[in-house]
Formats: sequence, C-alpha cells, structure tokens
Amino acid sequence: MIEAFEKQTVRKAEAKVVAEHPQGSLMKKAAGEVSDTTVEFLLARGAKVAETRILGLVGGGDNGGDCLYALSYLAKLGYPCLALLLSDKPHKKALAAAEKAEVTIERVDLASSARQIARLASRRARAAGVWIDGLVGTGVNGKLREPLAQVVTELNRLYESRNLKVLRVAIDIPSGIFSDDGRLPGPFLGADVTVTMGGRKSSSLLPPAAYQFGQVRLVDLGLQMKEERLARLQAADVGALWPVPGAEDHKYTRGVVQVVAGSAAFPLTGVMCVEGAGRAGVGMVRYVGPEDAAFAILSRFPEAVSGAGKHQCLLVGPGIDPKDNSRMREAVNQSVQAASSGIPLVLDAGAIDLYPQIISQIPGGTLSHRAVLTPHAGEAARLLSTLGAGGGRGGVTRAEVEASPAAWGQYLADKTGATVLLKGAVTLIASPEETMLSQAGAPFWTGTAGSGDVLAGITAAVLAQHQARAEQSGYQLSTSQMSAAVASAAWVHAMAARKASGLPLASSAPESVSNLGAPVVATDIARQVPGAIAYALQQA
Ligand SMILES: NC(=O)C1=CN([C@@H]2O[C@H](COP(=O)(O)OP(=O)(O)OC[C@H]3O[C@@H](n4cnc5c(N)ncnc54)[C@H](O)[C@@H]3O)[C@@H](O)[C@H]2O)[C@@H](O)CC1
Repeated sequence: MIEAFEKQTVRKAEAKVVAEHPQGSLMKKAAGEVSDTTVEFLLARGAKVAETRILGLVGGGDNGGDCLYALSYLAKLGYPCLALLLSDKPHKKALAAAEKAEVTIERVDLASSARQIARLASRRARAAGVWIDGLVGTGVNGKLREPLAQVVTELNRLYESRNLKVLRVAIDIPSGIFSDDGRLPGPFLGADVTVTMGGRKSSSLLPPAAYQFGQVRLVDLGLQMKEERLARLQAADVGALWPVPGAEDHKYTRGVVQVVAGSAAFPLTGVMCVEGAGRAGVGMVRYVGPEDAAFAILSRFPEAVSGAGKHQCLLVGPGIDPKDNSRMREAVNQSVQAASSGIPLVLDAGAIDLYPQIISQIPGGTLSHRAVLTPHAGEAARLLSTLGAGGGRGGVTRAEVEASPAAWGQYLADKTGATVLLKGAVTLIASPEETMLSQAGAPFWTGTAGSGDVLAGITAAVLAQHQARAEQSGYQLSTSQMSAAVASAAWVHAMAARKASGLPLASSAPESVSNLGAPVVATDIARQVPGAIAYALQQA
C-alpha cells in the first residue's frame, strides 16, 4: 500500500531525523537519489552524457540545496551542468560543492523585472535536455511569488509550445504545488518524475495536482509517521483482500448481485453491469428489468438469471430510462429495501439522481457506509447542488469538482453517510471517518461508453462476496472494509483496462495515468477482469 502524508507531517518527522544524523547527510542522500534517477531516465531515453545539458533551477531553501548537490554529482559523471540561482541566499555548502564539481553557476540579477528573469530562465531552459526543479519544496508558503511565478509560467509555455523532449525532474514536490488536497490554485512546474523525500506527499495522489508529479520515486529517510489519511492499494493489497471461494462454497454462498439497470433504450449499460459483476468472481448475477432489456442482456451474457431473488448486493442505476416511471419507482423501492436491510447497495448513474427520493423513505433519512455512490464529476456536482453545497452560489459545477475532487468527495461522504467512489483518471474513495483511497493506473482510453457500468458491476460483485462472508460469520461490513473493497474494485477495473489496452501490469501500481496503449471498448475491459483478479491474487 502506498501511504501519503501532508507536508507538515513529513517536515516534522524529517526535522527529528535530520537532528539525529550528521549535518547535511540526509540532503546528500536525497541529492544522490535525484542524480541517480536523472541518469536512469536519461539512459532509458538513450541520451548521451556529454551532449545532455542539465539545468538546475535553484531556490533559496534546502530544496535548492538538494538541487545543487545533485548537480555536483551529475557534473562529476560528465554531464554539462548549469545552476541558475534564483535566490540571493542559496544553500552555502551545497553551492560550494557544486562549484568544486565545476557546475557552471549563474546568479540571476534579482533586481531585474520578473519578466526579464523569466526570459533568461526560458533561454537557459531551451538549451537544456534536463530541468531539475529545486525552486521550492515542502517549505513553500502559498502561491509562488515573483519572480518564480513568471519563471514557471514561462517554462511551462516553452514546454508546451515546443513539444520539447526535455526531461523534467522535480525535487520532493513540483514547485508551486502548495496545498495538500490536490488543488492547483497557482502557477506550478509539472514534472516527468518527482524524487520525493521521506514520505509521499498527499498531493501526489490527489487530482489534479497528482497529474503534475509524473512518476514518483520515494527516498526512504527512515521517517516515522503514523497518521496517514490517504493511501493507494496495490496489487498485493487487492490480492489479499479479494474473496476467494473455498472447497465448500457454491453459487449462493459466494454472493449474489442483483442488477436493476439498462432498458430497451440503453441495453449496453445493463449488459456491462451484468458482465462486470459476472466476471468478478460472484456466485450469481440476477437481472431485474423489462423483458426486452432482459432478452438483450441475457443473449449477451447467458450466465445471468432473470428475475429478483435473494442477493447480497444490489446495483441500481445505469441506463434506466428516466421517462419510464414504473421502472424509476422500482429502482427507488429496491434501493430503499436494500438500504433498510443493511446489505451493500451501489447507486450508480441515474440512481444518483434518485438520492432524495431514496433517503426520504429510509428510516433515519440517511444512507450508511454500506451504500456506495459512484458519481463522475458531473454527477457529483449535481448531487452536491441538490444537497445545498456551494451555498448562495447556486450549487456546485463540474469544473469545481474537477478542481478539488478530494474535498468534494469527502463532503459527499460526510453529508450522505455513504461510501463515495468519485470517478476520474484518478478515482477517489471517500467514506465518513476513514482514510481516503486514491486508485490510478488506467489508460486514458478507459473513459468509454459502458466502462463505468463495468466498474459498477465489479464493485457490486466484490461487495456481494464480502457480504456473503459477513452473513455467514455474523458480522457487518465496517467502514474500512467497505472502502477497501470498493478501492479494490477500482484497482481491478483499472488493471483490466490496462490489459485490454495491451499495457503491462506491475505489482506496484503504475503512477497516476498513462495515455499509451491501444483504444478499448467496455467489453474488452469486462473480458480482462478475471485476468486482473488472478494477477492480484498471485501478488498477495
Ligand atoms: N533538511 C534536510 O536535511 C532535508 C531537506 N530536504 C529538502 O528540503 C526541502 C525543504 O526545505 P526548506 O524548509 O528549506 O524549504 P524549501 O526549500 O522548500 O523552501 C524555502 C524557500 O522557498 C521560498 N518560498 C517559500 N514559499 C514561497 C513562495 N510561495 N513563493 C516563492 N518562494 C517561496 C523561501 O523564501 C525559501 O527560499 C524539502 O522539500 C526537501 O527538498 C531533503 O533534502 C531531505 C533532507
């Protein structure tokens, strides 16, 4: 499991360890890892040592010190290195080490305008094959001030307009990312790889900031940190969690999913829900819907059983025709029944809009953590607005959710009492009083019609299997069991999409996102679900 921490938590733990070590030794270790990572990435790109100019962007704190030491190591390896000092107080010892290693040092005239400084930085950056960002690390205090704000804006412009092949290495945290909740309110410098010190920073797991870190390399400084509030499951975690049938299990003891989804107008959604659930290890999938939809669905997935019956998880919502009043009533009634009886309930797509009707009929008027809401940003914005979030501004927009999904996801969980799976290239799982989980790794191709329905099916399937065990052993699924199970479904979905896209699986989840691989359709993803589960089980 990857754990992530707020900057202040890491700084506190770091200060303790720094005090116990010889002065400068941790900084040199950190810089060594920056240097090694840079070389590794350059070798992978086939870059030649003498021809690869390295530019270090050096700020006035220890982050800049890391950068100067890293440049000194790289210079000793033969790389032509330039340190651009963007502070009049660079780390003294690190600067001396860089000078000794014959790093070219350029002191920026800080009396000139931010624009001139940014232009100078841009000229130096254009001539370099690597940018090492040591402007600001965890000591950042609010939005980047000038001239750094204009420097990073200019470098981003250069990077985007020239489609440069430059390698961008960030030290600890990409400069300009200052909030812990994944928001990006000011200018920042994106990275291809971030070498992070002592502990993952929470913004590296939370979108949209997470997309700016590139790959993340963690330098172990032996820090002791307990209070993590954010984590990401990896293959071994999912494998350890995924329910596996025993010798005496049969289709009823393994868990049954009941699906209320799809319609004659949208048969694909029903098929994808049923197929996602059916391929994720559940004992049986029941389909409840109009005859023509049932016919379409069963002809694609004949293993499903038509008609309602006992089940351990109810999945409601995708592809229900909102004009079909009796079907909408059925969706509400079934949801109310499931929520009242305490079995897991997955409310997806159209069912999310039915939230007010559903809770108005539930004793206590609130969902429990055993109900799962699975909105994308647009659906989340609608539900948040219904719940009165956004105050007098007339609700919450999709763009606002996308700018701050962690905060809004948590708000939804706290307000509804449910476990919330907020979908995106990084999917967040929030629940009341639990560690937030952030799952990633699916290729960008994954956002395709029916893909979310497959995820809803997998989610319902894993919950039905856990619920079946809980019923047999006489316990109730806890908040943490629910959020871990939902996160494991998100992992399986992402990895099935990777397999469908022709991308390799890795025991440690690939960082955030990738736009490589081949296009996929939802059916391809559903077909790869068993392989993704098998992979997780092998890693456990
Ligand atoms: N102390 C140590 O031995 C270690 C420190 N480490 C490094 O030290 C970093 C933390 O160092 P510091 O505490 O010196 O802080 P930073 O180097 O992150 O930042 C401090 C500098 O940034 C400037 N600054 C802060 N907010 C700004 C803003 N909004 N706009 C523009 N400039 C701003 C400050 O004026 C100061 O010059 C970590 O991120 C990590 O890279 C690591 O090397 C691990 C070991």
